[in-house]
Amino acid sequence: MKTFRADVAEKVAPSVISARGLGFAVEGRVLIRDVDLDIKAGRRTVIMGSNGAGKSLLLRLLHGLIAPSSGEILWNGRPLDKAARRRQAMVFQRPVMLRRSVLANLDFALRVHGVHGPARRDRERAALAMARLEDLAASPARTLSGGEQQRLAIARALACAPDLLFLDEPTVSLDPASTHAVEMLIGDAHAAGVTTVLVTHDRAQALRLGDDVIFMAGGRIAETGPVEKVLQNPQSEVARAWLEGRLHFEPGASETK
Ligand SMILES: Nc1ncnc2c1ncn2[C@@H]1O[C@H](COP(=O)(O)OP(=O)(O)OP(=O)(O)O)[C@@H](O)[C@H]1O
Repeated sequence: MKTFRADVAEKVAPSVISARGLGFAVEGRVLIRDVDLDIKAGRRTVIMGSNGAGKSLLLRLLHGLIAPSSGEILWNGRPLDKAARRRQAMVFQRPVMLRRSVLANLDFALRVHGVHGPARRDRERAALAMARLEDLAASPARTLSGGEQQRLAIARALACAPDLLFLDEPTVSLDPASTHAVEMLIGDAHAAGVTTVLVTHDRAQALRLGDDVIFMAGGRIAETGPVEKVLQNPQSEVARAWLEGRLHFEPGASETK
């Protein structure tokens, strides 16, 4: 049970990232609409919803990989710009590895982030240790197993010391042991103060790695709230149907303007 003070502190905590009236359309097809959200610094947010609900698109918008058609994204209260994007990192479902060694993948990311000299070596060593990949440092990254690559992708992202880490279904193709290892890394990131935003279809994972949930349907936010509360007692019909494994037709994403 949270104290009154903790509850109030949480409500007034600054938002690291916010969206206001966010929309995204392609060729007249509205894929994201009317999204308002506030993600507080240090919180763990999970995004859930059916296939095609707009979860990945929302992450890509928030990370600045695609430009919104309407609305705005604020980073610490100011419009999201290039400098702000450098304070964020994103890990995808399928790790994106350069055709180089494990160490060279870390080295490249850190160089791009302007980390040089002994500090870069230190961060590379720390990242290898964090991902438990010291013995594979010289191996071509693309020959690593899926679980090893995902550990490397997360350690590489964290080596750049982001304030916020987006993760788009990072364990979807991993076995339980690899999933556990990846979840531990995400937990370490959070313990180090990184705000996390994770897309997952896995209810148990959402409970393990989330404080708050954003439930999406048809390109909109259908429901938000503390993850335990929403998963145990969803208020929206679409979230209830999805969580109960029932089919639910949600108009929205396929509507045209
Ligand atoms: N660049 C694009 N051009 C056109 N349509 C797109 C584009 N990107 C995504 N879409 C469509 O937008 C909708 C939402 O896609 P998105 O990938 O965000 O879904 P999702 O909720 O992440 O689904 P999943 O759980 O299957 O990964 C889908 O109907 C998809 O086909």
